[in-house]
Amino acid sequence: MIEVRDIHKKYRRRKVLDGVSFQIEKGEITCLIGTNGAGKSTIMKAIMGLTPFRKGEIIIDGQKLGKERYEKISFIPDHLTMPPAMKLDEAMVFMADFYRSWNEDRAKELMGFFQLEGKERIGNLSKGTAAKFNLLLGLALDTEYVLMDEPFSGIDMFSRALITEVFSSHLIEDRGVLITTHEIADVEHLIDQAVLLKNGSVIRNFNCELLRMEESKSIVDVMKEVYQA
Ligand SMILES: Nc1ncnc2c1ncn2[C@@H]1O[C@H](COP(=O)(O)OP(=O)(O)OP(=O)(O)O)[C@@H](O)[C@H]1O
Repeated sequence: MIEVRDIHKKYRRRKVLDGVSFQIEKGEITCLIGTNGAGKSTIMKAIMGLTPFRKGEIIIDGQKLGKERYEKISFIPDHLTMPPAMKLDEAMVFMADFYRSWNEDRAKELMGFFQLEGKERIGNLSKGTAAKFNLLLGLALDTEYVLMDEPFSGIDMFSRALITEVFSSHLIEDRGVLITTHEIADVEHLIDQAVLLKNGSVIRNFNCELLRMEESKSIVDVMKEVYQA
């Protein structure tokens, strides 16, 4: 389990996170929801140790981890960070050299699943194809947790359906997943837990199945209550 405990973060004088707490469980998909600028990406960076915070702690499977967290968690940012001149095959060799947790078989499986060509250059990929390759680079790591920042951004409906398929496949099974997305309708049926942010704090945190059964509400219904109030 990843425990985000009472995180406070300021960028200069601006308070972005004001005591954020929630948990990411293994075998579940947790969705971080908030309007633009709510602090979703900042929370992911805090979990990865990529941005400092003033107060609070991140506990991963009962421990405060340093760089070892990269072997436990893969972070898929909202854009590809590999050099544009690199071919996809070369980027995968780079990943294999850099990460002990790189799983070559899984990478090949995903290349086939997303119908990607190893000889293509990163700089020549369309936005949607780049998003698929970005996802591949994160999912081919044998990590217990995966954080995905906006995996559907700028992606057509067919590619979106393909990416959604990944969420319910063995590629995700048993891992703890945290995603941010503005395309809730696409993933609503896959999400176990929703964490809604407002004014730097968690304003609602609920189990989606229970919400459906006990209150007959969807995540979008709750979002309307919270953000249009
Ligand atoms: N490096 C930075 N320096 C200063 N301010 C920053 C920095 N990074 C983010 N911010 C500010 O922190 C706030 C939260 O940003 P963040 O990117 O975490 O939001 P988000 O919820 O991911 O937004 P979006 O839905 O638009 O992606 C925003 O007001 C943003 O302008």
